[in-house]
Amino acid sequence: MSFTQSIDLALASQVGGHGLPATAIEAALSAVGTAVERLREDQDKGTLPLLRLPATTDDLESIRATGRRLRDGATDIVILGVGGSSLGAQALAQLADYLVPGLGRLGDGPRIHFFDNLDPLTYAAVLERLPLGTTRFFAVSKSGGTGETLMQVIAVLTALDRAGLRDRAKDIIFGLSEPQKDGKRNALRDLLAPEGVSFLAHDPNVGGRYSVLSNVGLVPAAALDIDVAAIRAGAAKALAPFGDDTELKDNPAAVGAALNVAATLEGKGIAVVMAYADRLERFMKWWVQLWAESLGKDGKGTQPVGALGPVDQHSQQQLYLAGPKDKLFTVITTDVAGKGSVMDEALSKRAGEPGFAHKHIGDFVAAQGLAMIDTFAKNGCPVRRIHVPKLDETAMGQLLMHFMLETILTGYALGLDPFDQPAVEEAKILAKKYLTEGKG
Ligand SMILES: O=P(O)(O)OC[C@H]1O[C@](O)(CO)[C@@H](O)[C@@H]1O
Repeated sequence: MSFTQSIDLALASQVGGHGLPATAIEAALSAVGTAVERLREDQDKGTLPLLRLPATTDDLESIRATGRRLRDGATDIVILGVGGSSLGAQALAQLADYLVPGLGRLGDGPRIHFFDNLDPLTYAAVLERLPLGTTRFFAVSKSGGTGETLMQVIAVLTALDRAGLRDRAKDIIFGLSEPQKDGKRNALRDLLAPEGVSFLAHDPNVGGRYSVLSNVGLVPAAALDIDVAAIRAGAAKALAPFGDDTELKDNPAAVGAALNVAATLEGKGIAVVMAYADRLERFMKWWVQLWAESLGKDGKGTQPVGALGPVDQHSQQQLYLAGPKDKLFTVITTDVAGKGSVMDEALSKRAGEPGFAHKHIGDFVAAQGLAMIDTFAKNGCPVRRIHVPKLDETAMGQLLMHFMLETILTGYALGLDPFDQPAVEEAKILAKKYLTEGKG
């Protein structure tokens, strides 16, 4: 396993009255047991294509080839898309230092930019400054109809026009969307087909927020030279307990789901994941969408919160420890002890911290993660620990699959459909109406 999970400090027997009582865990495990059977059935019948992705290898060469087309000769790679069409790729890109403070540029390779949020000022300035001739745009939208992505693509075509590069659009822009359905529009394809832009197909049966292991997540990863086969192999590890007779208590995704179901039964409405690693910051953004869109329905669901350690100890810890006991915490740690700068003895003493002498910065971060976990427990806050010794492609693949499985099982156990998101349409439709009416 690329990580270990421990739930002991989530139990009332360990942390007191605000922890999860044995009765809630038992009830949750029983519901999750049924959910696991359903997932195994999905697997046997092939009704959930997501479950086939970890073992799939025959598409990897074409994924790598598209990655090379995005990268070769490029100074900049721009990924256009929102939510499930962006966040998984961002999580993976952090393995190559994307959005890691101060390390934005990957070695000598191209810069990568994800424009998932639509902000007119940012986007106009970026299109002004990007060397368009050496930039590659990858426009991703499962539905092909997301307004933000369509506007961004139209703006790119207009900018190419202005720069006299419009006839090169097919070399500069690449698309990824569902195949055109009979009689139905796919706006992104309709927009780009006349430019000669080539498209990859989004599997219609893999939802956007579950698509990170498909070409949606893996093409940008391959463009950054990330080992995409290892990501899938890691995901296979998380799925393995569903393919054999592993007991429920030894199946990490099932245990994680049971923990969340028990927290729901106990009225804990907030799920906080706090990761002690810069390279997991986007992973948490990805998880927040996964959790919120999959489980927030029928008046149910828990509020996902992503936090980063140690920095958020200095902004959120007060509430977490002394506020309402309505949260289930997950702390993700990595092996950082012994890593980073070593503290000089004389300077440590001068700073009034003799205990720093000869310690690495990583020793401090490791101690902080552990101290936070123990402090949660001492303050009666249920906490699960996930420890990832080495955050590499395999571990990331396993983490991604673990959290997707945990989410699906939680949905099944709570009687929710974890794959739809009916509530998101209303405001989208109203916004397009207001736009035509000139309101806003
Ligand atoms: O990939 P698309 O179809 O552009 O959708 C982007 C995102 O928008 C949503 O539909 C929500 O509005 C998400 O479910 C999805 O990940």
